[in-house]
Amino acid sequence: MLITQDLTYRYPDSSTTFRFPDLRVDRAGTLLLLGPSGAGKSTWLHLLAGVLSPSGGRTELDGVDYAALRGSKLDRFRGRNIGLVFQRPYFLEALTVLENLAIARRTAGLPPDRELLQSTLHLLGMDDYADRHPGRLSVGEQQRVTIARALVNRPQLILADEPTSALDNRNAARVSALLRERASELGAALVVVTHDERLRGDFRQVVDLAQQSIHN
Ligand SMILES: Nc1ncnc2c1ncn2[C@@H]1O[C@H](COP(=O)(O)OP(=O)(O)OP(=O)(O)O)[C@@H](O)[C@H]1O
Repeated sequence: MLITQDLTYRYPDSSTTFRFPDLRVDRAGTLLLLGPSGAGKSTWLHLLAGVLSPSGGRTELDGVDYAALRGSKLDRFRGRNIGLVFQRPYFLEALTVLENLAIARRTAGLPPDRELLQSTLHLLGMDDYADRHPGRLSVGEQQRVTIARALVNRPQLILADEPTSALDNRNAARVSALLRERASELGAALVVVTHDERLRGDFRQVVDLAQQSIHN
């Protein structure tokens, strides 16, 4: 379960402090954070991902206040418990799809498990892509590889930043369904931040930043 409490953030040299609404997402729960450009969505996601340290408040996953972790402890916690899907896929281009997935396990300090990698690709309908190079795949295919990589460590929390904005309706619906199905199977909490209104109906909880003022 993901819980945030009194989460605030101020960028260095900025006079603006973001005050984020408290969140609670159960295991297998889904939350959509909607908002226009500049509303603070990426800032929020980076706090939830532990990429930014909050100025105040807590981010707690299954009882661990990971906002309080630092350095290699935080890296390991993140690698094992949080799966990240970014808007623009980034891969190590010299490596194949399967090798890119293997790196995600190694970074988290987990042992190699080729079978798990292959079954993850299978779940995303990507059996034939293991030995391909990500740079030669379509945007939609790359997005599915990104999702596969976010899932390989069987995280408790899946965070996605604008996962569908660059996709046409068909692929956007597919990516949304894949994220929700896989999160549900893992019993993971799923949080998506986006300005993509097409996703509004797909999620159990919706927080719309256009409806509230979070900075002062
Ligand atoms: N490193 C930074 N230093 C200072 N201010 C920043 C920094 N990064 C973002 N901001 C400011 O914080 C506000 C929120 O930015 P953020 O990227 O979180 O918004 P967003 O909702 O994700 O927007 P978009 O959809 O355009 O990515 C913006 O006004 C932005 O200028």
